[in-house]
Amino acid sequence: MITAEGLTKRFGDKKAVDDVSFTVKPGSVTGFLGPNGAGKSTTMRMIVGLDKPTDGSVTVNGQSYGTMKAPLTEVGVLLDAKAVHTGRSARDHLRAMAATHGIPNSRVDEVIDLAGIGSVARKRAGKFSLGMGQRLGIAAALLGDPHTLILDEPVNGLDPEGVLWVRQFVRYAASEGRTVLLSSHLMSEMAQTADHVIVLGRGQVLADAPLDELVRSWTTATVRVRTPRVADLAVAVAGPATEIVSTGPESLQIIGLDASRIGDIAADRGIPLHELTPTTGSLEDAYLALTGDAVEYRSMEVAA
Ligand SMILES: Nc1ncnc2c1ncn2[C@@H]1O[C@H](COP(=O)(O)OP(=O)(O)OP(=O)(O)O)[C@@H](O)[C@H]1O
Repeated sequence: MITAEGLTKRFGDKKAVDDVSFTVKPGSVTGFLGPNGAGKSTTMRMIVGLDKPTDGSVTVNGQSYGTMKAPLTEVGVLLDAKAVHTGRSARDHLRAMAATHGIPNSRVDEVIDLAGIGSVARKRAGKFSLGMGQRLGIAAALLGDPHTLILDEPVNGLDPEGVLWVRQFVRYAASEGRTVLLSSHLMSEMAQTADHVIVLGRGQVLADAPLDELVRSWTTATVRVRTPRVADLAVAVAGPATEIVSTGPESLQIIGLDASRIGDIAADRGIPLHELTPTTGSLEDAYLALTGDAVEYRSMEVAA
């Protein structure tokens, strides 16, 4: 369990993290989301003692990272995959880390295989591609078989096989009862990986909820209907709480009525339906709606 209470970090005038409180529970994958500069990395750095909070506190299983006797066996961290001693081979880098904790070399070989870097383990880490560096960073995080994993953008630069591996790995780790906090800007990936999400914006918590609840709260459920009698159906379902959008000569999007009710109304009037599909919004839709006002670095719109 990771517990942040009133966690605050100021860099000069800038409050990068502003009175943030949350708990990250074991047994599930918690996604950490937010626009560029929202404070995710700074929060993660404070969890593992790389940045000192200006105010507040953060603990992992009740202990602050700095007081842990063997941190590698408690918390696996991937923060900056490029922060590797470039002259050493990947294997030597991991062996050097392992030696600080009395972790046997056999475990080094295990994590090398787990992360899929066996064929390059004797190469200098400085020559690694972004994706290979990322895999090495993940191997390092797993070295001490920790109960808690903190992974900042772990799929950044990974090929599709690597992305799938990370997803399956963190899901498995959570199923074993581990605590997993994971940041990513890839919403489709996050939607498949996380059970719970914490969204930061301008250093503050904008949402802290189960993923499906967040999507339900921040998107609109609609029903896509196809019928040769669109006009009749539109009249039949019309009401003060119903919004009807024509999406084609034989299709409608209906908001405000669920699919079974629309089906019943159509059946009552003998209107044939060729399609009746409830659609919910995506995590990306929910995220964009939620963070709309908290985006600092907004790109220019591309003309359609
Ligand atoms: N060492 C530092 N000195 C000064 N400002 C910093 C420092 N580290 C972070 N910041 C600032 O703190 C804010 C939060 O940055 P942070 O890297 O935590 O955001 P983030 O949510 O991880 O962003 P991204 O998605 O771009 O990685 C930003 O405005 C950043 O410029």
